[in-house]
Amino acid sequence: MPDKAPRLFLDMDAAAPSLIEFRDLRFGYGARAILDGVSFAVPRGKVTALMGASGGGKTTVLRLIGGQLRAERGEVLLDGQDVGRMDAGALYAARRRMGMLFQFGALFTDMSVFDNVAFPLREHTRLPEALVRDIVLMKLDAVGLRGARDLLPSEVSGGMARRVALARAIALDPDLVMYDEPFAGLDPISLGTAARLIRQLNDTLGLTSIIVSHDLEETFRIADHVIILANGAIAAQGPPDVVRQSADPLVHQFVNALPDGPVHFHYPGAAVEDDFGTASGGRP
Ligand SMILES: Nc1ncnc2c1ncn2[C@@H]1O[C@H](COP(=O)(O)OP(=O)(O)OP(=O)(O)O)[C@@H](O)[C@H]1O
Repeated sequence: MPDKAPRLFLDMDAAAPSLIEFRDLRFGYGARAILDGVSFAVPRGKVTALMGASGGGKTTVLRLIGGQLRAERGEVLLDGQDVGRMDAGALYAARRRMGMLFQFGALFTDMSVFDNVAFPLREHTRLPEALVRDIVLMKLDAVGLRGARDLLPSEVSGGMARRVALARAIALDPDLVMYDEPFAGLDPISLGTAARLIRQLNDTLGLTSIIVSHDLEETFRIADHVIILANGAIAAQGPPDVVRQSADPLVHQFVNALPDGPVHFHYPGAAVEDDFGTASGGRP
């Protein structure tokens, strides 16, 4: 007998639409295009890694999502709303849904760990101090630093400072957390801890995370979705294993960290055989 039962939940994309979507976006600083014809989606509830060669426009993508930059063409959709067309009030509300974590957490050096994490709560809400205290301790507990609440930033290690900044980034319970180079400058142990923490917070707090990182191994390990930017366009996107197998020469060079490929090691110049042995004016 044919199965007439309704088929539910087959389309996972429809069940979990993207939180962020770029549609045919173009952006340049001045006349120089940094991104051109860029389209991608950031799946809700997942960890997405944004990778690519230096200067490829990854930080620019984060600033477009945050509304600090506006596209020349195309759309940056947050839950279907174009960030680039929001008025000041809507943009302020949208930014409240985003936590940003930059490479060197930029903690306030004259404030304790506790006050650093409390800062966005005191600045953006009117919560009573007793509730602020509970939320701060909860966030510090989530990053394993409840016991460090009274220390100053100068009294914690670089890896710990990164975790304090992370607690501060999630203080207002954002939907989206964007990490720009969260692993830069960390020793392998702190790096592993930071990566696991990003993954764990994403899952336990129901966040959506975007990580810009140059650390291939650690980032591919924790990401659900990888986007590779190259030459102002998307070179590959998909699950880490699929991107790793990409036949695109640029992606192959990038994921295998090869010194030469479509991106050249040598700055363009004369051929070696033409350049050496000619100092005395003649060829040998
Ligand atoms: N404010 C600016 N004015 C002009 N050009 C800029 C500005 N900010 C960035 N750029 C240029 O835009 C390009 C993309 O920069 P972006 O910082 O987005 O790249 P990235 O992929 O994040 O690089 P990296 O991995 O090195 O951090 C670079 O060539 C950079 O020099």
